[in-house]
Formats: sequence, structure tokens, C-alpha cells
Amino acid sequence: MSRLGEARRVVVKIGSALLVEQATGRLDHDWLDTLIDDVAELRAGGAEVVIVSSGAIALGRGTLGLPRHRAKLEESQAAAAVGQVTLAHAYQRSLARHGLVAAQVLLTLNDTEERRRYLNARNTLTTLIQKGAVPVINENDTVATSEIRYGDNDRLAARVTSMVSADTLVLLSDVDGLYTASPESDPDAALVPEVHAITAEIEAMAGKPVSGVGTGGMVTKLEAARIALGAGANMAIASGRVAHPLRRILQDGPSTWFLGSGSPVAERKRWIAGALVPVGRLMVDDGAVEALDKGRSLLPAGVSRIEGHFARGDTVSILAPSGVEIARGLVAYDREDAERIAGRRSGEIETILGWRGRDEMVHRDDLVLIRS
Ligand SMILES: Nc1ncnc2c1ncn2[C@@H]1O[C@H](COP(=O)(O)OP(=O)(O)O)[C@@H](O)[C@H]1O
Ligand SMILES: N[C@@H](CCC(=O)OP(=O)(O)O)C(=O)O
Repeated sequence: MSRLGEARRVVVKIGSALLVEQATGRLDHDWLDTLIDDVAELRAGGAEVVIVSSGAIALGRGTLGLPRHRAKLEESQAAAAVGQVTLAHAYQRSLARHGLVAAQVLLTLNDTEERRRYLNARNTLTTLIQKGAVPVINENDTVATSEIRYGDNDRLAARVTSMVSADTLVLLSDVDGLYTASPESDPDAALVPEVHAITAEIEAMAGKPVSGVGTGGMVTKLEAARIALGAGANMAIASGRVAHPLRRILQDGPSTWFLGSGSPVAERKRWIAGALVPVGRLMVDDGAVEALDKGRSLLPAGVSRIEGHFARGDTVSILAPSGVEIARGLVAYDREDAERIAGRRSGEIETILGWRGRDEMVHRDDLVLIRS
């Protein structure tokens, strides 16, 4: 079976140049339908699919009568506001043919970098996936100023891959994959089928050229690969210039696979254990120690004392009654709220806080045991 066939959670990124006909500025519905047929096929095979789609600016530009090149930032943002409506509607229509529900999610760089927003976005996305909807994500172009913009959806898609712990990222582009040199300028350039590490040699292959309506080029695709591999996912670049582009990858058509060594969950846990400095401490009772050893989440009921100042999403140490640190994790509540619900049953959270938070103080996906 192909690597894509084995994937369980896949993020697919679609570049503007694929969806929007350059000459007319129109959305290519026929092509989109073939792509969505493939998405339905992947889902029928048991995979969950998240879409990251560009195209809002290219679609809105024509409607507002803006030039293709050298539009000002605020003009592009205005174009995105118009084009995003068309884009979301196109996905909604195409997915509905398979009885699938589209969910529009617009993110900025802050949402994937600032811990609180990151957790909120992650919770929303995982809820959508669990409910069977297909998230269709784009950058929130209208609100983002240059400092808080991604500017390219390749890296946004890689951050989303990490955020939802997807095992596979597919970047559909106008080329079959990474070539030894830019295929536009070098007729001898050859497709690289597999990349195991992003070395200086690989970096040298990516030039800076950019297609007519896109903004990325190969450089941002390599940056995306670095993020995806760091999150334990594999990444493919393949052409979307064909009907049924995902089926083509499933049938081992031309592509470049960037192959990582870890698994998404293992990488995430390594990040929690190693890269983050705990800012608070949760003392837990013996029952909680036992539950954590069995791989369960930490519930408020098992927390007996709290120290330090932390906000939702911060890293905390979890200490056994003996004072030994047994785990680390991302806490789901601010210190003040954590204190109010400590020692209480999860069913009481809503009555105590006045709003319904998570049942867990630290969810098991956000928790790593640090003693053997
Ligand atoms: N080594 C390379 N291999 C493949 N494509 C390259 C390479 N170097 C530069 N490119 C250029 O990158 C383009 C793909 O990036 P881009 O146009 O940004 O796609 P998208 O719109 O899908 O993000 C190719 O069409 C090609 O012109
Ligand atoms: N957010 C922008 C797309 C930015 C982008 O990365 O474009 P592309 O290089 O075509 O994938 C839009 O929707 O127009």
C-alpha cells in the first residue's frame, strides 16, 4: 500500500494556482470535484482529512478589479475578504456531493504560536474532526498585518499538521515534487523521490521563483517539511495539475516524500518533556498517581495542592505525594480556576466556574510521564 494509503490523519494543502484559473480569475470547480472525490475516498479508507486551501486573494482580486501584481497589502486583504466567501462556498458545495460537511477555519500566525490560542484552535479542530466535518483552513488574511502573517499556506499547513498531530501532510502544487534544480530554468533537473533529511544540498535545490498567483515557491515547502518532520509527520509534494491528484499519489504516481523518523504523538510528548520549562506544580494524590501510570488523564479530583503562577496551556510539573516529579503536561486551566476545581469531581466544574471547561486538569495527550 502507498504511504498515503497508510495515513490515518492527513492534511492536504492546495495552492492558489491549482484552484484559480490565472487568465479568468475563476475557480475551477471541475478540478475541485475530482480532488474532493479523492478526499471522500481517503475517508472511506478510514483516514481523517483536513484541508488547507489558498485561493482567496486570487479569487477576490478579479471581483474587486485589482491588478494581479503589485497590489498593496490592504488591497490583497480586501480581495481575500471577497474571495474567501467564494472559496468556502465552493468547498461546501463540493463536499456536500458526498454528504460531507465543510467547516471554515481562519487562522493567523498568533493562533499557532501563542499557547492559549493554540490550544483553543487545536480543541476546535479536533472536535470538528471527531464530529466528522472536514475543516477547510486558510490564513485569516483580512486581519493579519505583515508581522503576524504567515503569507504562505505551506508553513500554515505544516503548523496545522503539528497542531492536530496528523501523520501526513500533502502539499499539492504545480510541480511533481522537489527537483534537483528549478525545472523551469534547468531542463536536466530530475525529480527527487525521497528525502530523509533536509541537508544543505537539498536546500540548494530550491530556488526562489514563484508561480503567477502563488506566493510560496520551493523554499517555503522545505520550511514546511522541516516543521512537519519535527512534528513526527511525513510530507509529500505532488502535482495538483491533474484530475484526482490524491488518487495519483495513492497509486504511487510521481511525488517527493519527506520521511521523518518519529510518530506525531511521540514527538509531541518529547516536546512537552524536553523543550518546555514548567511554571507551576500540581501535587496529586495516590489515586491520581495510579491513574497516570495507567496512561489516563489527570482529573481535578486527584489534585491536592497547587503552586506557582500559570495560565491555561502552560507547562506544569505533576508531583506524587512523596514530592517526586512523576509527569509534566500542559494544564487546561489558569491557576485561579485550577485552584477552585482542585479536589472536585469533573461534573462539578460547570457549577463551580460558571462555564463548562474540560473534564481533565491535564489531558493525557498533553501529558508525559517522566519516571521510568
Ligand atoms: N528544486 C525545485 N523543484 C521544484 N520546483 C521548484 C524548485 N525550485 C523552484 N521551484 C518552483 O517552485 C514552484 C512551486 O511553488 P509555488 O508556485 O509556490 O506553488 P504553490 O502555489 O503550490 O504553493 C514550481 O512551480 C517551481 O517553479
Ligand atoms: N491565504 C492566501 C494564500 C497564500 C498562499 O500561500 O498561496 P499559495 O502559495 O498559492 O498556496 C489566499 O487564500 O489567497
